[in-house]
Amino acid sequence: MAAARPGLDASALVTSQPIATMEHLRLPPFAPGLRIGLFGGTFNPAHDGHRMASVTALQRLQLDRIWWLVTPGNPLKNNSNLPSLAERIRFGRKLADHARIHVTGIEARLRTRYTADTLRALKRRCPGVRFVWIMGSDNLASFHRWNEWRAIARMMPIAVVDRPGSTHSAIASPAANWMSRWRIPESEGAALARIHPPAWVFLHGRRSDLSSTKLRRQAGRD
Ligand SMILES: Nc1ncnc2c1ncn2[C@@H]1O[C@H](COP(=O)(O)OP(=O)(O)OP(=O)(O)O)[C@@H](O)[C@H]1O
Ligand SMILES: O=C(O)c1ccc[n+]([C@@H]2O[C@H](COP(=O)([O-])O)[C@@H](O)[C@H]2O)c1
Repeated sequence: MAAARPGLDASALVTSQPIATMEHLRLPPFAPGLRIGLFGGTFNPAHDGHRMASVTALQRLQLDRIWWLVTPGNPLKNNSNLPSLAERIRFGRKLADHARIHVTGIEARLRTRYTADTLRALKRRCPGVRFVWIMGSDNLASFHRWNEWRAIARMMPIAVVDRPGSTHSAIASPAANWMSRWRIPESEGAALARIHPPAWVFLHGRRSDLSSTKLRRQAGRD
């Protein structure tokens, strides 16, 4: 795990402002070289699979922290029955309960929906920060359907966390194929945040077969 760096706790801004009043995203200057993982998701609801994937990424990539970017609504999903952003963030914070995992509504503040727009805006606002985009392997399998997915791969390094049920479809996917020449070995994951993109790694670790779909079904919500 990377050493904690003093004076860098921007988490108050990132995590605790009331969602309704967040007109603009004001981020304080971060120390150059700070390593932040960006883990986007619907989190409807957050579950232990999200936490496990985050801890794997924190440790293996030696990140200083991870921001969960709770989306106002995945542009490829039907969002008609989505609980409010505030509710999903509130539950996410309870679930994550980890000093280095910051559960945020940054995309609502930036007024971005598409990941490429979010990443562009964050890079502009946080020069010097070494961001890494993190996603489960199911998302790599369908990454080629995302808006500007090649631009995302060129914008920041990517870590894919293995998830039951999608290991093979992810590796055989059009995006994995296109990105294959930039894949780095898992043993070099700690260097990923420093590598000029495109660069990506496939992380295998403890796996959870939890999903929000399963939890919604159990709760009779789907
Ligand atoms: N069990 C898991 N292991 C690894 N990654 C996961 C796991 N569950 C979710 N993720 C990843 O977390 C991110 C956010 O996922 P999301 O909030 O959509 O959860 P989900 O369980 O996939 O939801 P749903 O079942 O509604 O599709 C995605 O990158 C997804 O791949
Ligand atoms: O930008 C896109 O085209 C795009 C398409 C699908 C998903 N995403 C992002 O992928 C992340 C995971 O989404 P989800 O719904 O699987 O949790 C979340 O941050 C979404 O905004 C982004």
